[in-house]
Amino acid sequence: MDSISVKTSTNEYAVSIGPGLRFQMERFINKSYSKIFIITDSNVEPLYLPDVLQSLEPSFPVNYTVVPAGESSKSARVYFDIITEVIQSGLDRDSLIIALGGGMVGDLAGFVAATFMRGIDFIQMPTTILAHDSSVGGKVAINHPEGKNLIGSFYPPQAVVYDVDTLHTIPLMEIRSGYAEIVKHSFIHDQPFWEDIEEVDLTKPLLDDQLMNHLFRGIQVKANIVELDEKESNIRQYLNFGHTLGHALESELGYGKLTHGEAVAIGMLFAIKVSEAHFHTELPYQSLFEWLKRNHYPIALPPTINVNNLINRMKKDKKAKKQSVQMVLLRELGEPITESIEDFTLIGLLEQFLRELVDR
Ligand SMILES: NC(=O)c1ccc[n+]([C@@H]2O[C@H](COP(=O)([O-])OP(=O)(O)OC[C@H]3O[C@@H](n4cnc5c(N)ncnc54)[C@H](O)[C@@H]3O)[C@@H](O)[C@H]2O)c1
Ligand SMILES: O=C(O)C(=O)C[C@@H](O)[C@H](O)[C@H](O)COP(=O)(O)O
Ligand SMILES: [Zn+2]
Repeated sequence: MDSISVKTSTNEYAVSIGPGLRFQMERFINKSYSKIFIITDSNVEPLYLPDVLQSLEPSFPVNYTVVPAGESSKSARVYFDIITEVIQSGLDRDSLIIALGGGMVGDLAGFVAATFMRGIDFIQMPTTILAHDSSVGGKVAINHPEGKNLIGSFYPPQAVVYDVDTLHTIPLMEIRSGYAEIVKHSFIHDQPFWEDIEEVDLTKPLLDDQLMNHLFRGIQVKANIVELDEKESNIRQYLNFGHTLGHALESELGYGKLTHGEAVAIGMLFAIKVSEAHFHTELPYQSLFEWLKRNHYPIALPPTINVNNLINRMKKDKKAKKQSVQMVLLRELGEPITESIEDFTLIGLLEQFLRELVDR
């Protein structure tokens, strides 16, 4: 087992990564909790919940709830229903919540933990590649129809327990989605990381060592940034590379139509185009585009997609200031910077970008 420590000015926790960790949960729980409540989804439940229950039940009273798989469960209604179950299960301030699943479950369960009785402990047990990102850093949230993650908090977990054996069952679409966030970590970090990822062929079975290496480096990039700016006052915004358009696409198309990573992949392409225009520079747009194509990312968008709607949604992004869209751009690969982009410029670049995607 490997471990990465995340240490901010207010807290510290370990991200433990290795095979079979779901069978050893007692190692990671060092308080005598009154009760444990596991939140998982309908795909993960049959695969991994029995193992986690078996490893906890000798030592703790455990209850659980299962939400429907999919982004639409990251909603106010599902959140409220879980809070009701948590109350009825008799949880108190000495109880623990465990998020067992991908980023959807992690964000939702984390928000339940952050708000129930003004906050109780929680542990992230990520089960997707994407969740190497979502389980670290303490952003927890639910969606609003108007925008992604608009209701949320910064609420770090007590621990992240990443049993990488669970990754063997994720479907190809989710492998792609998760790799988009690894690509993001590489683009904001440095060229050698991107060059390594460029070698990956997601259409073939993943090589365990290679995946572990990429997950580890991705987590390290994220942890280093979060340690310096947990509440996103400045450099944490770089982790949002590709998300300004990505999130707008997710809410505009309807949550779940594109996976988060698919939307971020398109958002990164656009952010690179904007960077090239803004800084009069050339970035590896083409190599990213070709890698995404080779790996069957759905890059085409419906021709009916409305540029003004997307821009209005980008103005509801959490980085926006006084109705002005802020995007994370790259001066060079590995040199992110947040810039304000005028509406006029944005409309022109987005129209051109969408036209080019349709033409290709
Ligand atoms: N908090 C953060 O910092 C942060 C970072 C990135 C993304 N996110 C959020 O994370 C969410 C996306 O996370 P995700 O891509 O993990 O989606 P997800 O949790 O919806 O999981 C994707 C799919 O894979 C299934 N699944 C999960 N683990 C599995 C396994 N081991 N085997 C088989 N199937 C499995 C799920 O049931 C689901 O159908 C989005 O809501 C996004 O906004 C948050
Ligand atoms: O951790 C961060 O900070 C990120 O921006 C990571 C993103 O991958 C993630 O999707 C996050 O949930 C986006 O945050 P938001 O503040 O734009 O909702
Ligand atoms: Zn993301």
